[in-house]
Amino acid sequence: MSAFRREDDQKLKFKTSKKLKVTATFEAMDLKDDLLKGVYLYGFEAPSAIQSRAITQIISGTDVIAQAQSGTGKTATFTIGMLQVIDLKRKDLQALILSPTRELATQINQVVTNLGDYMNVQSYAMTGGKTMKDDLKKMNKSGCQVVSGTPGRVLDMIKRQLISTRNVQMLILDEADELLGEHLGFKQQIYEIFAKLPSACQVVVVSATMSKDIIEVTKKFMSDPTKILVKRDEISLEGIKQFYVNVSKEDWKFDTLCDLYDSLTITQCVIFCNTKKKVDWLSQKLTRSNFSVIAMHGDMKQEDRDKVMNDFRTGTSRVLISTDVWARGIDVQQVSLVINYDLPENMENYIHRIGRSGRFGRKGVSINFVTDEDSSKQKEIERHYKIKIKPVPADLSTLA
Ligand SMILES: Nc1ncnc2c1ncn2[C@@H]1O[C@H](COP(=O)(O)OP(=O)(O)OP(=O)(O)O)[C@@H](O)[C@H]1O
Repeated sequence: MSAFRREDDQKLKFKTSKKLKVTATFEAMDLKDDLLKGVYLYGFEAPSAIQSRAITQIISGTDVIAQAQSGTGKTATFTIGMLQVIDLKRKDLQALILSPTRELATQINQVVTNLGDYMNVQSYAMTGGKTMKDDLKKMNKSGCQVVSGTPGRVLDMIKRQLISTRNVQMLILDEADELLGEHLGFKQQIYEIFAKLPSACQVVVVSATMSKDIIEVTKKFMSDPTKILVKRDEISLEGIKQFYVNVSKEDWKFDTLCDLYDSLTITQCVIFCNTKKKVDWLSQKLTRSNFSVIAMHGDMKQEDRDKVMNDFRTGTSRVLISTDVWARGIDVQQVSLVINYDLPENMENYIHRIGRSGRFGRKGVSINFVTDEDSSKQKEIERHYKIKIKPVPADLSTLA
């Protein structure tokens, strides 16, 4: 029996489509001048492996399934492809990007806005927990060409006819396996949204992890997709050194964390717990012991979540405790250490969690707190991903 809640056939996944073109530079992608300018001024010099394979495919108009490791630039992949395809002379909604958390949808919107800076793209984040009064006013005046949102809010906006899907020509699902999985309830919402899109709408699905089941689901709304799988990249997870500490019992985790605290603050660190309650408990306990930490989970008010994100992104706070709401997609380049205070409950989120560090080839370190009970779970992770997780060395400061 698997120690994980959802067993998943990670081994099968899929094979990359044959004769895939690789475009080694952004210039060679024939991008619009203003887009190319946006790409360079954003600081990108050369495309990553997924970018050099998937961007031109997206531009060619075929449906695309793209899988590549965390932090290798998948957001820019679909954003550049999408910005090349939409017609900026028109002000109507042409591209819809869906992702599982409010923070991720907001971050993607920021990337669209930054890369599209010289194109004057009109892009909006539509997420739960916020009113959109000001945005709606602006949308009515300047138009809305791109929406990046969470499925529930986007569906609501469509049903209330606040956005029109009549001319949407591209649907992008980021963290697609999470969106199309059974456990979060997004799948039905996505189907409903999809039913409201023009039949010729191009679909692009993206994730660092993809399972056989998810590939099956995509058949329902994708036609003959080009499949791109980048297994190993020069900027891959191999940059993340993975360790564990044997804490024997749950009760010993806290003291272990306190012992590590000085190493956590060398750059920035994310600590994952499996429940919101535990996030609250741990942050209160650390704060009472005079450690400076911030915490975020899905039951917090949106304005508090926004403040935490801001403090963490600006580096005002260096240690963040969170649930899996933070596991996927969030990009804070300074994060160099991830601690699994609890081992994740599903196999995929191990990869996503540790991928919060080591962004785009930076160095990263992950440390699992492993109780005696957890040791089979960790072994399963090692077997599944064919990795070796080593005992943590005495001097962590040499690693970061
Ligand atoms: N070609 C590039 N050159 C330099 N930096 C890049 C390039 N492409 C992306 N980046 C940077 O790499 C970081 C990671 O990118 P991104 O968030 O898109 O990764 P991802 O593959 O979507 O990761 P995840 O699986 O965690 O969602 C970002 O800070 C982004 O700005």
